[in-house]
Amino acid sequence: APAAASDKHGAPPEFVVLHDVDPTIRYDIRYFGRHNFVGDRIDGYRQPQCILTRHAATALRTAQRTLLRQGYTLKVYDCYRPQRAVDHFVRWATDLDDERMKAEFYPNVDKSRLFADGYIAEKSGHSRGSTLDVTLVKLPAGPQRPYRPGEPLVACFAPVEQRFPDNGVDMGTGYDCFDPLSHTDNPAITGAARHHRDLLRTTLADAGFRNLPEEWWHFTLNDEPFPDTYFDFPVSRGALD
Ligand SMILES: C[C@@H](N)C(=O)N[C@H](C)C(=O)O
Ligand SMILES: [Zn+2]
Repeated sequence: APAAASDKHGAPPEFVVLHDVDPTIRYDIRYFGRHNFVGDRIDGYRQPQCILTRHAATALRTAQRTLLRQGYTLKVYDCYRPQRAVDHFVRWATDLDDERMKAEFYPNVDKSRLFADGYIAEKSGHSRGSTLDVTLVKLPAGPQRPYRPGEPLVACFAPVEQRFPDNGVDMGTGYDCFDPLSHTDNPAITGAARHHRDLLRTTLADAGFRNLPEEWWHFTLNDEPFPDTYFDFPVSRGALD
């Protein structure tokens, strides 16, 4: 691995802002805002940016070019995730009384099981810089209304017309829906949602990414440049200077 890999607190020069590599990829960085399973901004997210290693960003650009030809665009929800953000998730998980967002994000899974069942990791591939959470949006893209903190929550596996209106295509569940229905190969997912999951996974596989079986949205670059390093610099353009 490059020498800079040993410096876990600064961003080595191999990291880039995805928008600088491919300005056509959309983003909705959920951990910068409050529409996520915690219900708060997550530690370390100083800007709503997607930061990745250059290897991962250029591989994603290849996938995007394929998808644009088919009338879709990628939309990323999370990219590089600092270790302090993962530590925030771990702290949150120990407070079993805080179930503010359960009704949308994990209605049927016990909060105490979220790590054990593989939905959240204490050492996450996201912190290595070549993992991302992503969906597909059909073009022309519809508007994305903002989440209003405190609004009534609907289960992430409710029919697409009832759940939170993400402008992404129907994947059978919403993003970060911690439920067996999010397992990529769950046979209960059929029709358009099955087609969309398979299109996302096949296109990203062709570009060099592998999917996490528990989550249709989570992908890691096979040939990642920092396979053993968990970074902790903040999500901010300034961290790359
Ligand atoms: C929390 C979810 N978006 C995710 O990325 N889960 C995997 C398992 C991770 O935390 O690395
Ligand atoms: Zn992920």
